[in-house]
Amino acid sequence: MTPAARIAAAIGVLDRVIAGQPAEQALLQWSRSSRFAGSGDRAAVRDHVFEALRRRNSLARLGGGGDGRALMIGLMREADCDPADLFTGDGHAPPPLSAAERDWQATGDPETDLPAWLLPSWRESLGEDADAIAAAMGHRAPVWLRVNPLRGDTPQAVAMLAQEGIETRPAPQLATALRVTAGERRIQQAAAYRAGLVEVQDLSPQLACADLPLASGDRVLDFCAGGGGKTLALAGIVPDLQLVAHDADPARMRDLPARALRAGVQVQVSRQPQGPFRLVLADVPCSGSGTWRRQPDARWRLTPGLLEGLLGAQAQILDRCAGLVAPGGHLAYMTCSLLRDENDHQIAAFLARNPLFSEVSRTLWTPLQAGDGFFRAILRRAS
Ligand SMILES: C[S@@+](CC[C@H](N)C(=O)[O-])C[C@H]1O[C@@H](n2cnc3c(N)ncnc32)[C@H](O)[C@@H]1O
Repeated sequence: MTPAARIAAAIGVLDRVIAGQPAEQALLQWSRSSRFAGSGDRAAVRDHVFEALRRRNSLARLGGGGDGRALMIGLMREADCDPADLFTGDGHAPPPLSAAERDWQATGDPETDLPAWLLPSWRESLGEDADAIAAAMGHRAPVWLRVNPLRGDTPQAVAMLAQEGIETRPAPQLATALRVTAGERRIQQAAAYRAGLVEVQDLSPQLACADLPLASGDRVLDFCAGGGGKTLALAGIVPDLQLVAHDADPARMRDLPARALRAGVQVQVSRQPQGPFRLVLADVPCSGSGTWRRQPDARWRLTPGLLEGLLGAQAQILDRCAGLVAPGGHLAYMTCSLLRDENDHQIAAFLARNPLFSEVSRTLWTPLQAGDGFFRAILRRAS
């Protein structure tokens, strides 16, 4: 495909996303109906779509409208390219610019690339860092790997990955975290990945798992296990944990047995976990606002009603988990959100409802520190 045809394809996908379709679904639909597109074309169209969604308000201002075509015109102007060079109507290129599109001049200040209804809560949550973090959400997130100590060490992982053209740099904050600097599209075919020596996991959840109050042999419940990212991370940190994984939607744990096998980890999957556990981890469903660099359409799909529903579910999960913690044990609450309603306010309300628990620590990681936005509160149940 020519660069112009890729832009035309991105416009079509963006229009479907703007109409409400999740970006991954819209890309898949385009890809299935475009058998002629090679892997380079698919990657380029995906990049255009994600770039445009990350900076949707800014690009709408530069492009003079909110549809896919205006966003792509804005993206070109932002890169100091003249859209008329590619909007020619030739072959599969988008139709030529109208006079209004050509003469459009952006006015006013650049906008924040977040939904307007969320701005007050974003600012209340992040204070003086709010604008810098919003700006960081306009850029692509780095890819991070977690080295699995059950399968080898960091120098081994770095060397194995390098042999297949995947360049990495260890994180200064954590010896088992590697930032991918080249070759990220090859990770899932790499021998180190297939052997369970590395897993894809952002830096912030790795940091959040690294120093949980755990001792060898502890019985641990991952109550919202999903694909098991946190379960597998814990197994690599403290030896001989008795790990139990649960999820309200067991289909979300479909890949867990295969991933655990690859990683050399034993996990019991349970539909009805029975306490007590020394540690219960509640990695709850949330707005995902800390991961909006990776899932840039999610910020535009979140509504006040959806957020309200999530807050209710989080409180219910916390209360359910509280009853599964052993006396003297811990409850670790995690979200990949930056919003205080889902984080500090949720914990304050839980502590008010559950006087048996006290706070041990609270940490918020933000993209200003390299990883995704991520929150963790560690709570202790009285002995
Ligand atoms: C943030 S995701 C978990 C990600 C996972 N821990 C990981 O590291 O890959 C939240 C999970 O909570 C699950 N969930 C939603 N409501 C739940 C509930 N009431 N009880 C238990 N799990 C729930 C969802 O199905 C989803 O898999």
